[in-house]
Amino acid sequence: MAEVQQWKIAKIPPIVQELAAGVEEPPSQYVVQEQDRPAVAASEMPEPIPVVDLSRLSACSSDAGAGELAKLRSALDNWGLFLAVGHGIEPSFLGEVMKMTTEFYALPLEEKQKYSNLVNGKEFRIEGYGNDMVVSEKQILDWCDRFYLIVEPESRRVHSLWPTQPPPFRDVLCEYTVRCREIAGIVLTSSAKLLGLREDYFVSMLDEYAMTYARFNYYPRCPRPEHVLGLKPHSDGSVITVVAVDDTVSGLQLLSHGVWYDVPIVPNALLINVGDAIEIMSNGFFRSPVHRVVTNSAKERVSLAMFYTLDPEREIEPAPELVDDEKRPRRYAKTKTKNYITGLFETFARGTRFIDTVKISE
Ligand SMILES: O=C(O)CCC(=O)C(=O)O
Ligand SMILES: [Fe+2]
Repeated sequence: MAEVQQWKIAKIPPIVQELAAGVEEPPSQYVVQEQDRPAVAASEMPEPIPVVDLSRLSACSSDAGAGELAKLRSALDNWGLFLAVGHGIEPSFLGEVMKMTTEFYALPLEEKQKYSNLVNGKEFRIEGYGNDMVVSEKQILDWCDRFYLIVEPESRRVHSLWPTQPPPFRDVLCEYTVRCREIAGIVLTSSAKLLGLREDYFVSMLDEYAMTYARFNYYPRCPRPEHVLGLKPHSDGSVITVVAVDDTVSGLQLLSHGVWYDVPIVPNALLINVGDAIEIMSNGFFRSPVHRVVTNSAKERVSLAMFYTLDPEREIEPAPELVDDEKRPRRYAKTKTKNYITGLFETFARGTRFIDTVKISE
């Protein structure tokens, strides 16, 4: 059994879903500083986030494929994310995935606590159900609960943490994992092409030791949405992330040139963003987008993010093909994936970005 990182925590945060059911004002530990508060309306986008059809992307030798690849380039150059359609997952199955997420959170607290992310009730580990890792008394907490599971490789699944309720959960998650991996493969093949790398450059790194984490997010209604954040600004530590979002309520926002924009809802589309690992491997040609989630007072929201990360023992570093000592020197130091992920959780709790600690230059 591989070692599992655990952290001593400063305090045990409440489950926000329980808290939200009984308060009229968010407690002070959720209230963000004045300058970090979300505006009621986000700015209008200077240009829409591209919607990329993955079925066309895979037909890359055709004209349609070339056009779609150009859209992907524009999405990754300008935003670091895009909305994917033609991804092959039927709307009814995507509906099941969202339904089981909602149903999991609707279970009684004692049922969910069986999968707690606290070991012996006091040490934090990444996997499991719960809340923020609290590293300091002053930490501002996110208005959300989350449930992390390692879904790949299969040998790393901790079956005791896989819920037995709602009944379809395990089978649906297994199937969804297979489907999402195909999607990740298509996007990573095209991304390598855009960078002038061997087509399988990234895909071959997602080998049998590479870890995929599923994170189920639950954002309860908040009586004061303008005072809290569902999820604080961050970038993902993954190579890429595939997110299924609630298509009845928005909340995800993206930072670009200092301005926050709402990511629109496109029914049955998946949201795909590049993560820090690809920013580093691309030597900064692709940027991992900073995003956050805002809440609302009318409706709860759920999402499911699948984070594709490398073998924990593998180094993350710029592809040698994209480093040129004269024209484009190496911009990031190398870090072992497991250290990157550990560091990411610690910096996330502090509200900073781990990628800044490995940057050599802008
Ligand atoms: O809930 C969302 O839309 C995004 C979630 C997210 O950014 C994450 O889980 O890292
Ligand atoms: Fe994220």
